[in-house]
Amino acid sequence: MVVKIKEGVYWVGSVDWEVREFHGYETSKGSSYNSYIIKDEKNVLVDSAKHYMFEELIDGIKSVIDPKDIDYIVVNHAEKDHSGCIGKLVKLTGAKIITNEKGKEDLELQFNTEGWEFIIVDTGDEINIGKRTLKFIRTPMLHWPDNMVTYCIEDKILFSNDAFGQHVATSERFDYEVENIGELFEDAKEYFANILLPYKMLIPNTVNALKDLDIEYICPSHGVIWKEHIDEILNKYVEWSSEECKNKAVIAYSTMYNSTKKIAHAIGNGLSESGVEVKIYNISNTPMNTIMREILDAKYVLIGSPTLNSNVYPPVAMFLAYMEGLNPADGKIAAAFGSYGWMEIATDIIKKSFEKLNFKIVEDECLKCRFVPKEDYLKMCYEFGKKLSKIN
Ligand SMILES: Cc1cc2nc3c(=O)[nH]c(=O)nc-3n(C[C@H](O)[C@H](O)[C@H](O)COP(=O)(O)O)c2cc1C
Repeated sequence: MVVKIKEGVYWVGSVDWEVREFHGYETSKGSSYNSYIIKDEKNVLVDSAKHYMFEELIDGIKSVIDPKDIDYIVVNHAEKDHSGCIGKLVKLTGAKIITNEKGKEDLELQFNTEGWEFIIVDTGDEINIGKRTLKFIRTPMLHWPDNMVTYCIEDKILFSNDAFGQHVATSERFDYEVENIGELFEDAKEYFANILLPYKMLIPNTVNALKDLDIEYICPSHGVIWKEHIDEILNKYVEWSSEECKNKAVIAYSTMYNSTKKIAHAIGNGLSESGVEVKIYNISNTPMNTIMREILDAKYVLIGSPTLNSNVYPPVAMFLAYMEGLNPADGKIAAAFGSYGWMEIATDIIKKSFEKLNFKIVEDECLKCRFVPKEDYLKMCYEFGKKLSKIN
């Protein structure tokens, strides 16, 4: 497939309607691997795709240029979803690879790069390709050490790689074609919360540096191209990296026989009656990335688990590991709850995760329930929800 962005600049990506998993990110909407061709005196391919998309990528390239005429392949990021076709492409085109020192190292550690020719760039470096000049800016740890972005000065296009992406497979290529722009921002938020969040402290400076560029298009490596909402998506990245949160509670639990579920709902009712926006999820049937999207800007995080074999329930353990790695903002108000039979363990394990994340833990007698919570017990949970809403 090919879509013209500007004269001489084309999207030649591949849409992956079927993909459902990316390193723990369950993408119910699929994704795309966005590659771009810049036709000039030197022809450039910006990023590639997963290895199994090679044929599709080549078909797209062929509709604008003979692949053998590609002079440079920019590798903004060496992860295999963008570099999986590079080996075959180098063989076919003989193109030189433009990347940074870290990108070269990461390519060499993942592929047989014998015979590949590299041009190494760093922040501020420029390469003239004819009528155009490409400028490179390192964005380390967004989300790997090698990440960089490529800015085409004359066309005012930022090829941002993973930054500003979304895991969605669409037939629309530009934000202005998307009917539900609110949903697109939710997709971008989910992507941010699950891929970029661990390094949120680096984002405001990086985004502010990008704001100095005159940008007409942001072309990410996944999802839809930003054209009409450039300031909004840049500002959202700064907002999502901040400690700011909404008067919102995320209650995520798992259960074997529904006791923990009952506690979750009773606390949720107390919170929502007090004006807090409440989102309740069963961890066992909700993608972890959906829950993380909501935790991103939530003031309250409540996690519940029954005790199973002197441990936390496995789906909850998996979620805790995932959440700890993503490292949401410090200071969220947190509570651990759950049902048990004879020796309560699960809430202590959950609280250890909260401690690692610098969440403020709130305790209450209703948070550990022996077997099935009865009516008056659930009333205590409801009252706890109300009390929690007053805590700042
Ligand atoms: C296989 C199994 C193992 C269990 N292990 C423990 C345990 O080690 N400690 C404990 O206090 N309760 C244990 N329980 C009891 C449960 O924690 C208890 O039934 C609880 O109410 C279940 O909560 P739920 O309805 O939210 O699943 C176990 C239950 C099952 C079925």
